[in-house]
Amino acid sequence: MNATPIQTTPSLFLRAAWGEDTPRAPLWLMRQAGRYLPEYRAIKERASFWEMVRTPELAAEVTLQPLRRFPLDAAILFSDIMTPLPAMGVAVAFNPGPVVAEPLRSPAQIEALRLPEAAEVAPFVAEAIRLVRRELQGRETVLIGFGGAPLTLATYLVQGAGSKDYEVFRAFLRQEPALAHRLLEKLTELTLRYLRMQVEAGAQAIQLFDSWAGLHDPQTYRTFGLPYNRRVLEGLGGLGVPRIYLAVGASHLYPLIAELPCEVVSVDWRMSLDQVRGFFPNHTLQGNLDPAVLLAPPAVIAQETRKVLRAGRGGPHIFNLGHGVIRTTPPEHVAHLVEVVQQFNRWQEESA
Ligand SMILES: Cc1c2[nH]c(c1CCC(=O)O)Cc1[nH]c(c(CCC(=O)O)c1C)Cc1[nH]c(c(CCC(=O)O)c1C)Cc1[nH]c(c(C)c1CCC(=O)O)C2
Repeated sequence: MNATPIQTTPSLFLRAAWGEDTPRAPLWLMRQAGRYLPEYRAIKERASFWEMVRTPELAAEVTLQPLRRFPLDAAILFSDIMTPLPAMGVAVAFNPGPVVAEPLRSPAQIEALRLPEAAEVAPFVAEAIRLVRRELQGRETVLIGFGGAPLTLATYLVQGAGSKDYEVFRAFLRQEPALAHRLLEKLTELTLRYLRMQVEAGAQAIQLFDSWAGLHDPQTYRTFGLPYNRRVLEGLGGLGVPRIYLAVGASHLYPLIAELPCEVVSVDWRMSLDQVRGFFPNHTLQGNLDPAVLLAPPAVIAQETRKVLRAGRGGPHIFNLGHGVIRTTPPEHVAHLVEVVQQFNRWQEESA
């Protein structure tokens, strides 16, 4: 028999995500699982990145590793934004970032992309989600599922690998707009199927990673980013899970991002949260400590973290970094950060 867990008060994370100004900011960290943790590196020694992602027991284990060290308010599924793409017929390798050996640039390649049924996209992800939820049963810790935004997935598929400026992709959007839209259409449908599947399997929030949206000027983002993000996020509406949207280096796009149907906007470190708040009066803000601060000594971490917490006080706030944990971060520094956030009362008077 399947025991139904007793529903207690919704978790601090979910309260903040749905717009409540909570007394303490819930926290989790992008890339909280990964190479800065020795226990991650130990698994990585015997399994490739794809093996870790495709073996539900390993993916679940790595997802839970940071939670054994730190009292975080959310787990993020260990996977990658590229995970659903092989089901379309694209070969993806990791070295350590994604590599697409045959970048998609011709009509024939884009027409050949398959659109698999939800159950066929990544069944191992559904199983990993179920395993993590089982482990978290009875705890307030929420499991966040995620996917890549169509524009960011297309960036890797067309460029072929990580790059400083992604100039091949930026030229492609202007040279082959119809082909770009055809690709984005397919990626939108795939992403929607994939993310709905994650919610059905037990993901309690969804983050859409549009990591490379900031490469583009507002008009290009309005044409190739915004409409597809809107479709993905709208398609996740009504499922009972809060939707988080992240773009990096994208402050110039905030007036457009404010049009997206989501509850939470994740903010990088380039602007302070009190400056960003004006763009998003009806959203929860997530962020935004510069991940590089975690390389500095504990006293600096405490000081900078409190700055972020104070700047976040004008409305609902989920504490996070402005981008992922850097590989050389000492785990003790993360422990210190978590302590500072947990001790900060957002409702109390200013304390130095
Ligand atoms: C752009 C992007 C990718 N993947 C992802 C994004 C969006 C987030 C962002 O903007 O950083 C998303 C992602 N990738 C990974 C996670 C795991 C969950 C978590 O945040 O803890 C998440 C949420 C694991 C990973 N994905 C990857 C690793 C490193 C693999 C290794 O151990 O060698 C991990 C832990 C590989 C990967 N995959 C990608 C890159 C650029 C890299 C190399 C990054 C690096 O060197 O850290 C593409």
